[in-house]
Amino acid sequence: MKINFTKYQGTGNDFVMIDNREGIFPKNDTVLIEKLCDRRFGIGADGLILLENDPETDFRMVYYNSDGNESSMCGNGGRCLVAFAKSLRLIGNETDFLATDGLHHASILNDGTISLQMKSVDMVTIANDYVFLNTGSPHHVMLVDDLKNFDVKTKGAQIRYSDLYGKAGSNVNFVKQLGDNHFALRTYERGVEDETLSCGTGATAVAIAMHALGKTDSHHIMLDVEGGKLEVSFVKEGSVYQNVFLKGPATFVFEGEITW
Ligand SMILES: N[C@@H](CCC[C@H](N)C(=O)O)C(=O)O
Repeated sequence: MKINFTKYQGTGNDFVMIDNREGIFPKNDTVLIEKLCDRRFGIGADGLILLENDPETDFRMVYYNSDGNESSMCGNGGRCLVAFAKSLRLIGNETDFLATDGLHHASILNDGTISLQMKSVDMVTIANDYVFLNTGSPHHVMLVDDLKNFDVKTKGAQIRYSDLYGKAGSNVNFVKQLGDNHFALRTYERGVEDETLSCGTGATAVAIAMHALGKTDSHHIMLDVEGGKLEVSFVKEGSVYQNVFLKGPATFVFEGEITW
């Protein structure tokens, strides 16, 4: 069997995109998906995303981590999928699509960046030395002194596999404050089991966590990730963070054909 793929990246978080509107991709073939994401034996990516038909919205997003398993929401992947849908002429500059965590609205802005509405967050757990919240995917957030030299892979894996998060695990974000509304973060992603250059749900989690901790009063947060810059904005109504938007670039890398 053969199918076309396109690779996109958003601030260095990279994805294999497949138009599966005809349903021919073997969705349960974990080994194939892991191999396609492998950086030596495959195309190389942090995840694989299927674009599928949805009766109520423009399309449906199905996300797999590079370990081959279907997972929860991917913010950078969602932004890249919007760029992919535009290239397929499926959408104009505005779209509504369905992902595992519900409905998402997105806009392609004049400068080509993509603004993606993320789910509202109604629960933020503040512990002694970390914050936990779910922005479509689960995120552990903690401030560290020396972010540049921090061992993200070792410490991230320890927390991801700790009793705190059980079998499901969590993504883990390490943060440094750079200014009033400006933070740098590095993320360990579950399902990749390594640091990635960026994580959109992670950047969203950091922005909300820093607001919840009182580190910023701003509702518009600038985030430096290893692969570039993201912006997160939100409104807080009572204890709920809503109208949450993640903004940043989503870039075509290359395309080709998969045979299996
Ligand atoms: N890179 C993603 C997050 C992908 C999901 C995550 N690895 C998980 O399984 O929870 C993003 O940009 O949000």
